[in-house]
Amino acid sequence: MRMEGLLIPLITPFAKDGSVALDALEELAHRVLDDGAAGLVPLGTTGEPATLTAAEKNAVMDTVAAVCRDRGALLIAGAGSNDTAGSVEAVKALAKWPEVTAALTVVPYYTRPGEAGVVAHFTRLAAESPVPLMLYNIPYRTGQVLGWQALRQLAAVPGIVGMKQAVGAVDEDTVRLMADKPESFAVFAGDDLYVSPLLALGAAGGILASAHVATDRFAALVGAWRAGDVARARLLGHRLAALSAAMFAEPNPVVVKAVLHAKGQIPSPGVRLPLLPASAEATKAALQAYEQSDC
Ligand SMILES: O=C(O)C1=N[C@H](C(=O)O)C[C@H](O)C1
Repeated sequence: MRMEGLLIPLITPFAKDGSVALDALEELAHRVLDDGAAGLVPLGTTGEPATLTAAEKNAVMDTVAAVCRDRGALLIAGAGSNDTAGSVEAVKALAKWPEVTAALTVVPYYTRPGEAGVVAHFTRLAAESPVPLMLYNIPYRTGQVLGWQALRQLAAVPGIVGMKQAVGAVDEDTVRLMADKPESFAVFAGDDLYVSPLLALGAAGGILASAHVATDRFAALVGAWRAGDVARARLLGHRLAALSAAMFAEPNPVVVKAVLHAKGQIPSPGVRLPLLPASAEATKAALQAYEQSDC
């Protein structure tokens, strides 16, 4: 399976009693694939893995892996932390699901080990992992910046097949990485607002929480850039940028959940502390932005 297209970093829906709603998760997974997504990303930031128990994470993986098996979809599983040994254990545990295409492993957060430490972390992980790795570079969450030279070094490590680039900008490091990366190294846009410029630079696709809604429009956006249909891509990108901004007006994934609940697709808008549910204003604005994103 080619690593490209629109991937959905699935929310973890909760029932009204706060338990994980696996039936709603399964329905949502099928719906986004029906609407044009090429694959699913359970347990990314959007899946709230920090507040799920080990048993809940296993149940989420069982559910999503079964859907990906049935549908022949890409499965990129969130795994890993700021502890190298713990991350090795986490990626090794993915061997239980043969459907896994790659592990999405975040740059070690909080510790701020420096670029050399990050390269050593991922080199060890790649050597021990039973599945390919996709790096998750998100400095505004991790506190660790990676320059283009370090990214280029990581792209050459055997077993590292791609990355999710989410740096809150199209900066020099992103532009220089895209200009000089190995052909087979798949860069995915991981910042919804910047998906269009990253696709224009040659990204393989996007991992976009806001594509839980308007999934077909985001899939068309990725398809248009990949096919070189710039006029269509530009129009879609302009319309969807406002939707992405509205979906991220409060901490991800609270607005995504509120909108899906308002549309009757999940049983509750619930999130777990320290996240708080979306405000009524943010939910209303996102629903309005969705209506206006049609083109
Ligand atoms: O869970 C993810 O993967 C994503 N996380 C980003 C974030 O929450 O910062 C946003 C992106 O849309 C996907």
